[in-house]
Amino acid sequence: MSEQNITPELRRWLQEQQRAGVAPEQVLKAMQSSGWTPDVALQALAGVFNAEALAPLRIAAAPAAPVPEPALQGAPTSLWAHDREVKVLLSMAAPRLVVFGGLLSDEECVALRESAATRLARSETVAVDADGSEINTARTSRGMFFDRGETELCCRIEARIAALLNWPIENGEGLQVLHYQPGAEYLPHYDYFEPNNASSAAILQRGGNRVGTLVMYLNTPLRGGGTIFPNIKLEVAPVQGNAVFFSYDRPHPSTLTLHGGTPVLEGEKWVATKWMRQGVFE
Ligand SMILES: O=C(O)CCC(=O)C(=O)O
Ligand SMILES: [Fe+2]
Repeated sequence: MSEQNITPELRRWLQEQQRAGVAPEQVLKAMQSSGWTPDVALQALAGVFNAEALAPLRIAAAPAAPVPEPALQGAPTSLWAHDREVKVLLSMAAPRLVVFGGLLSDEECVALRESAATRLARSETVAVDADGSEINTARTSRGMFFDRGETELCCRIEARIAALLNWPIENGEGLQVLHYQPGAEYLPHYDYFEPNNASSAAILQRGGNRVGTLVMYLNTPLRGGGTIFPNIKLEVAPVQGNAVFFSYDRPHPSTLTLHGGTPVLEGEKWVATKWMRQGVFE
């Protein structure tokens, strides 16, 4: 299609779809498969469907944001990251996900657990409508945040992650440590902030949205406690020193980054999570 005009005929067709109860994403799909570009199609849809219904479609159609990414061209089996050789155990495209081996030494895992232990509190997740955060039953672990650069160990790990994922240290949040007891879990969720939620505006001021997550295992639970990705039916085994990385180039389920921590069946589970923002996180 050389020219894309929103003709009266197209408008009539859109109104028919809307009256017939066809979901806007179906209408968008139909328009795209007959050659309409997403931005013109969305413009046409905006004349007929309400803004609220179109908001998620706009996010899905937005250009991809730059994301952290390890240098895996040439399929290396390990990568040198700042001060340590890290193994590449698995890499997939959709979702963009990489499992690393030996990202942290045993000594580093022990030291992180010990320095976090005295500061643990029941984990909080972001509330949907208020502008604070609230205790959430979806997450039954206890957790704490280090400030970025808070300790020599934090600095070393942050520098290693920045080199591994080619993402500025300044764009990272401080390390978060979570402790799960038997039975504790983290139900499937997305790590990005919903741009359309009232509570997100203040959070997004500080470095923009999250675009990547690195979950590092600080111990090996006796049983259970894997990290699951329900969209692709993947479960990453929680092995001390290993880590799972995934990125999301837009805050949308199409990134397939829905994930959670399965219940710990025996023993306990410790993880450190590093979240990466689009911009500088101060
Ligand atoms: O504990 C896990 O395996 C997942 C942790 C997680 O999803 C997070 O910290 O956002
Ligand atoms: Fe998460």
